[in-house]
Amino acid sequence: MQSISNPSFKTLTTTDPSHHRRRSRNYSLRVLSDLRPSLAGGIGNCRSDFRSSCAILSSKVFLSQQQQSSSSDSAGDSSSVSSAAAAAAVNGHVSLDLVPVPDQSLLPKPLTIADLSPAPMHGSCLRVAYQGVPGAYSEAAAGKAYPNCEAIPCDQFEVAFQAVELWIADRAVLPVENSLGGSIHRNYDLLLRHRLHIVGEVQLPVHHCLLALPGVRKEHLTRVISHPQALAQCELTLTKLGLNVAREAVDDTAGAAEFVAANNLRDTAAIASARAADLYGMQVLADGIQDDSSNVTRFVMLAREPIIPRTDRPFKTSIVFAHDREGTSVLFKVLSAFAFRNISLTKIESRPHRNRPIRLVDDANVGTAKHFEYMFYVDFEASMAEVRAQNALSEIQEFTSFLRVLGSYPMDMTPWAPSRCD
Ligand SMILES: O=C(O)C(=O)C[C@]1(C(=O)O)C=C[C@@H](O)C=C1
Repeated sequence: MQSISNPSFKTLTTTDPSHHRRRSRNYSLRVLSDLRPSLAGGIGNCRSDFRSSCAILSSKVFLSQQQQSSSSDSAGDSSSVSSAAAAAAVNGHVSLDLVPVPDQSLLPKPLTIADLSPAPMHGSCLRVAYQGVPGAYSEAAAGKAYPNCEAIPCDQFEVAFQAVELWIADRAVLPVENSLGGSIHRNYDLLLRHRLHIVGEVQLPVHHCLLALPGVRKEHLTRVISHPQALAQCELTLTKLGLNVAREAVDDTAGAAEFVAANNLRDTAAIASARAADLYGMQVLADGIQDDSSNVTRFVMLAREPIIPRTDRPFKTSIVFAHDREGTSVLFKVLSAFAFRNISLTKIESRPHRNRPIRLVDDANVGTAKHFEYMFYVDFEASMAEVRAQNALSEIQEFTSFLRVLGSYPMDMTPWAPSRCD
């Protein structure tokens, strides 16, 4: 897969003056840093409520101020394609097809950092932030999680987090892992950096299509663009289709379709949903091109407040922890705390410890060793309302230097069935 970093794609989708933005309401522009102090205060209160309701973790459940105030890092999810101008030059000719193209000025445009101002007025409809543009799978996940919600597109994952923190949205729905492509690491890092709570999960069958402008045939294609996860999920099938062309990463699948349509790129295909094809006036060249028919992405729903954990239905709990002791025994002890209580783990993920990425270990006889430091994310099948889960975390707290409950929430029990996602 070829992934070219080029901010011009994002510029096209967010600040192109020719795009008439239709927002559900007007937001005044303010510098984001002005908003931070009030935000930190409000969220601190919610967290302490949750801690007391769980009656555990009273002494250690704090993120360092450094983590909270660390600078915004948008590099992780912002790879992009060549600029519109360059693409047009490569493309070099005008479409002769007279196919009616849907009126895209009616679609909501993604929020950007500049749009984040606090507390707009809103009605009773739940506002749900997602990363991408209309037609993205994240939009479908928002609709599955909250039917009839107002889905708010955001141009970065970070913006979706901030939209909830600043009361522009009530929830964010973000992908965390895919059955073929694996974890979406960026969102694990952001879960730690922000103070939102996981309040639910949805699993969405992801059915990819190869989209091109009307009249374009496979033989005309010199590249395929999409979200890196979508490219990874279709890698083998693209090769089987004889598409040994350049593959380039963009911010989201539907954004890829929009980009091809907006720039009339007749040498470029996008991997996206059938709904994206409808929205951006593209034709479906191939349907169901994911390498596995049961391709599923798991999304989590985030809110400012945690939900009260219950025991009358299956719950999952997500935690993150770090330790400052040497050796592998801490991880073993943490896992044992769950195993002894018959609590199943559904996921474990490690990420670099950003504040302390490396630990030096001095040994007078042997020299100085360097160890990488990690944050460990664990999902387990139990509710924080269950005594066994509370006891497991009390025990884990004994040998970890940092422990935070990201959320205790109902499991998505819908069976994984291959289906169309449009
Ligand atoms: O690009 C999109 O449409 C998204 O919603 C993002 C995303 C992802 O981040 O994994 C979501 C589901 C699919 O796995 C592919 C892409």
